[in-house]
Amino acid sequence: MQLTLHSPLDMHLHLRDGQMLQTVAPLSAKSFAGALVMPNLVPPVTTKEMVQSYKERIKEAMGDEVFEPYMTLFFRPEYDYAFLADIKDSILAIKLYPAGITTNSEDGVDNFSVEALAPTLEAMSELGIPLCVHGETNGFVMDREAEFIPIYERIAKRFPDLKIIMEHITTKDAVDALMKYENLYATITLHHLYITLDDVAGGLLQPHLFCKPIAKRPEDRMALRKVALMAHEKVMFGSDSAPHPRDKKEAPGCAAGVFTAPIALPALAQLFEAAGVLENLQKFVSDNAQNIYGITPPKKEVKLVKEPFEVPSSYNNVVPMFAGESLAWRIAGGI
Ligand SMILES: NC(=O)N[C@@H](CC(=O)O)C(=O)O
Ligand SMILES: [Zn+2]
Ligand SMILES: [Zn+2]
Repeated sequence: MQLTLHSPLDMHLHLRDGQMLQTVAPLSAKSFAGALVMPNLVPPVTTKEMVQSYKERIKEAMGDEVFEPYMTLFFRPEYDYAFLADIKDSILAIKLYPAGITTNSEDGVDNFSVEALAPTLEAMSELGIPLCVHGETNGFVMDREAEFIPIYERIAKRFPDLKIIMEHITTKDAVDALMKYENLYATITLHHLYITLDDVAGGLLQPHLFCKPIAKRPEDRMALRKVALMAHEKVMFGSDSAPHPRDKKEAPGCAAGVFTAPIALPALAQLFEAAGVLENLQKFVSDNAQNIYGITPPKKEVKLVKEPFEVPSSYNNVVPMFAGESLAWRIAGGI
């Protein structure tokens, strides 16, 4: 049995920089026709020059694979209309991180009052630049996303022409909000469709399944699966593949992030087939993102075959989800 995906897209990807970029870029290039590349480098990507030179480094690392890196800027409340009008053609979206909430987000936003954010959001709305958000407060870890929903609602109401993407949603609350506002969209990761907090910490602690936002309850996973498996037009796949070196994960103070880029499509095929909706995968991993962002990615056919895929224990010292396990699908030609 086989399945050909047309221009699969990963709409939330951390490619990092330097040696890690060299390690992970080819793995995404094998599976996807393009990706929305996150800006949380050290230092974060906050200027046109940084965006353009990062894109060059990514293209260099991708070799001759067909792959379009869609770039983002790290949101700062001081970006004005002139700055945004100048950078608009170099980026696809702007990514907002609450200060300190996750990896390399110290320079993020710490004042979510609409007046503090309005000038930049107003300019983005007028220029048609989508806003992607890591939507978590600094409250109790299981409540952070739910507590952030009122902020999403406030921004969605105040800026009805601004496209807002709730990144890596993990809760039923986020799915409910998604349905209430026409300008709210969402990415959903592979791992939040598979695991709950029980898989992370129910038995021995699993550092390679620890990420932000943390995996939630079975009823939350159920809500995510409902909209993802039907490929609801407002949701798109975003792996949030977040590589960290093994020694940063298998450590006290374990870094947050699940590494899924090389195994994402086989694991998604397995999940969609098990639910009897394999035909919906194309929409979830490509068509919806093309419609939401109004993009036409490079033509690229990625063939999956239903053959056992023994997931490597690591890719150059980065441990993937399902490391050492067997998945039912593999990418033809291997990865
Ligand atoms: N998801 C994570 O746990 N980590 C991501 C950042 C992010 O997406 O929050 C990372 O860049 O490591
Ligand atoms: Zn995030
Ligand atoms: Zn991320």
